[in-house]
Formats: sequence, structure tokens, C-alpha cells
Amino acid sequence: MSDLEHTPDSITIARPDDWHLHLRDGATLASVLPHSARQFGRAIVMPNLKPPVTTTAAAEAYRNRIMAALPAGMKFEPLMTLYLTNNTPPDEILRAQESGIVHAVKLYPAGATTNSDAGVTDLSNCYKTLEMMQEVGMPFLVHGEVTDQDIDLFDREAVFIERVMRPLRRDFPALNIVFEHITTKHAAQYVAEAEGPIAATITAHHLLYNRNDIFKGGIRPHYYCLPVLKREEHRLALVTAATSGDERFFLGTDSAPHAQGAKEAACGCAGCYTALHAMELYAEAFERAGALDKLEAFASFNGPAFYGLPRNTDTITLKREQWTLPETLPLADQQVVPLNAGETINWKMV
Ligand SMILES: NC(=O)N[C@@H](CC(=O)O)C(=O)O
Ligand SMILES: [Zn+2]
Ligand SMILES: [Zn+2]
Repeated sequence: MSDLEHTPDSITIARPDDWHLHLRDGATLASVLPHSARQFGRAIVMPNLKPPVTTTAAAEAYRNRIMAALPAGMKFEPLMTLYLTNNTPPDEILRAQESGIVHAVKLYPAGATTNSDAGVTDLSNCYKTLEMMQEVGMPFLVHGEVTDQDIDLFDREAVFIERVMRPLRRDFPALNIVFEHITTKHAAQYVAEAEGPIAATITAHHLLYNRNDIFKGGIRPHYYCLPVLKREEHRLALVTAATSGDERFFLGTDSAPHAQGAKEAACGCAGCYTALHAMELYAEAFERAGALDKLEAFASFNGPAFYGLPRNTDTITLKREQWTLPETLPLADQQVVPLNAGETINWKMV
């Protein structure tokens, strides 16, 4: 635990960016975009819509819908991505690069997570496209889990490193890779030690919670996400990585809105909604580690550096001020339950 007497009552940092965000589309997009735009200057917008965003033209149209949904007076830059499929042609990468609005290509292993059925079944189908990405410097963002049903859910990230990540790095030594939403000590160690241009995003909830929290006092659907929360030793490894100052680690909320009824169900969807209070959660995690001084690089410097983008020039301020989260938030014509709904948290962005 940090020595609370000596931690500041407020912290001002360069405006952060969210390098892993689900904005969805239509009325849901309109409901959730203001939460992210209030805290973050930019976001890597994930392409796992229905249907997925698989072409540059679709990404441009999606970007236009996001900008149309942005409330007047709010500033926000969506950084678009393409959803890799078995059939994505290499020249789509050229179109994406030339568009100036597509900043990465995302791997969803088929069946790994929400809206991933159109994902890649075998990366060897994509080698010509990956070669083009390596050539033009287009980052490759990966949901790093295998999907074999005989692999324990809690082992899927670790197995992905051996079966997919290491061969990928061997075959594409210069490919820019982001290991998204890492959840294990294995992934943290791999990213810290791997050859070549590589980075990882870490969510706030994987820094604050472990798998016990999914079952605290009963089944807690709002703590269910993919990759799933892991043992305490893995959470501790993520906190060590995030607060290490290693510029390979940066902020990605993986805020993933699902309607309340889709989460509180016999077979609930995977995803935590944290966009409302993401920076407050990260401040809590970094303070608990006695590392508030490391938050700015993790949240505001390392991501732009990896993507070759300038840092934001404005700032945000977080004050140590308790406030209670709402039980629900509007989501299109339904509700979404934020993580920590109804709880009192210790930091507030002002
Ligand atoms: N993280 C999740 O649990 N869900 C994400 C998809 C993803 O990031 O895997 C979603 O889009 O719902
Ligand atoms: Zn994912
Ligand atoms: Zn995600």
C-alpha cells in the first residue's frame, strides 16, 4: 500500500488517449461516446461491429458516424482500425495506409470474443497481408487468446504466446505488434522481453481486480470480460508492468458496453463498461501501487510514441474526491451497468 499521507490530493497530466475502445454504433455509440471524449483526446476504435469494419471505406464511413455523434463543443479524434479476416487483401492495407484515418489492423481469433465469428481461423491465411503491414508499418493489434475448447479459459492467453505470438514474431520480425488487454504475468514478461517493435495495452479492471471478484458474494456478470480476470499473481504482474516506466505498456480501457439484459443473463456477454470513470480507476490503481508519478507516461506518452503520433497538448486534472457511480447509464433505449455501479470511488476528473 502507498503512504497515503504523501500522495497528492490532485494530479494534472497531459490529456490521455484510450488505445483500446469499443464505441459500438448507432444509438449506442451516441450514448457512450461522450464518456470517452470527456476523458481522452483520441482512441483506437475497435472494429468488431456487426458486420465488422473490414475495409477502409467502411472505416471512413464509421469514422464519419462517430464524428457526427460527437456532441457540439467536444474534441475527440477517433483512430480507426480494420478487422482482419482470412480474406483481407494486401492492397486493402495500402488503401488503409493512404487513407490517413486507419491506424491499425486488429486480429480477432475466430470465436475468441464478442463479434469474432468473422475473425481469422488461421493466421497462415493472412501472411501476404501481414507482409504488406510489416512493409508499410501498419500496426497489428491482437486479441491474444487461442480458441480451442480443450484449452482452459484461464490458459488461453499463455498458450497464445507459444502457439501464435512467437511464430508471428519469428516470421515478421519488424511487424509493429500490440498485445491487447494483457491479463497474465506470461504476457507481461513476453512483451517486456520480446524482440522487435511490440507493446501492450492494460485495462484498469485487470489492474484492480482478480478472478475472485467475478464471484464475490455471488456471480458478478459485470466483472466478466475476455480475456477473463486471472489470479492475483497475474494482477500483480500487470501492476508491476504498468508502473515500471517501460514504454511498451500503455493505457487501453477495453471499455465494452453491453445492455444490462445482455450482461445479467444465463449466458451473459463479455465486457466491462468503464468509459465513464476510466481515468479515476487508473488513478486508484497507480496510487495503490505508490506509483501515481508513473501514470502520465502510461496514459499519455507511451501510446503516442508507439503509434508515431504527437502527445496531446492540453491536460486533465484528477482530484482525490469521493463520488458514487450511478447504478445504470442510458444505452440507446436500454441501460448499461458501469463497472463499480453504485460504489463510491476515490478520484474524480474535474
Ligand atoms: N473485452 C470483452 O470482454 N469484450 C469486447 C471484445 C474484446 O475486447 O475482446 C467487446 O467488444 O465486447
Ligand atoms: Zn479483445
Ligand atoms: Zn476489446
